[in-house]
Amino acid sequence: MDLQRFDSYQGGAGPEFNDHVLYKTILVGDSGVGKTSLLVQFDQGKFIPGSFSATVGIGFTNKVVTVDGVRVKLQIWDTAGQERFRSVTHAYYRDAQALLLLYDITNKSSFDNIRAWLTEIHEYAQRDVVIMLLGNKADVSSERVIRSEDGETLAREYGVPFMETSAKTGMNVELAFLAIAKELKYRARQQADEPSFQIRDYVESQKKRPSCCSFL
Ligand SMILES: Nc1nc2c(ncn2[C@@H]2O[C@H](COP(=O)(O)OP(=O)(O)OP(=O)(O)O)[C@@H](O)[C@H]2O)c(=O)[nH]1
Repeated sequence: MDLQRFDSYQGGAGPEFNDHVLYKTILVGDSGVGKTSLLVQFDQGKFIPGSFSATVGIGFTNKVVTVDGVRVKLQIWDTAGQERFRSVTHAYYRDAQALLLLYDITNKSSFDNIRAWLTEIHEYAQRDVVIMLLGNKADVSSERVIRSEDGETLAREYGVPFMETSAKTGMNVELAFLAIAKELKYRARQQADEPSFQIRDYVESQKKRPSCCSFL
């Protein structure tokens, strides 16, 4: 999707925000899984249907969220899923505190590639990066090829939280970003000996499941 189309989309760096804590989050996953759409849904509360136009390069959106009464600024980097941009996006991994890794529930190869993505993440990202696995396009139940349980099993294997999302209906989109913001805020606090926050438990208790179930 062409990032330049969105008003709030800003290029370049610029994380100088004095009044808020700022956390960098990066969206990764195969081309076409819905990274840009997820970000647009979160940022603008809308879904732009139509023909798919792949992201070229990388760019970011800033979004302020309130976590337990505290304003937190998420700087969300949207990457191009296409292989030819991979070396560009690697450079951004190391600055990210959180990473949303997407696959498309209607596309088996996007799910099969998750292990390769995780290998890359472990190679290039910070060791303590917060990772969340998202099975997107949960609204397209008629074309589902990846069961929700398969996503859950994979996420459990890697010890990361998981949920299915829909950039089209907005299902779990806000929750995904808020859970990340909450985890990062609590981690920062933890250094001051505050109680820890269990992101997986939080996600499990809050997430919505698709209402239809004609899976496989
Ligand atoms: N039905 C449905 N379609 C979606 C959803 N998310 C994205 N799409 C569609 O899937 C196509 C690809 O979406 P993008 O958001 O451009 O995918 P991307 O992951 O950013 O792709 P790259 O920029 O190439 O990495 C578009 O036609 C979107 O409209 C969703 O949750 N449900």
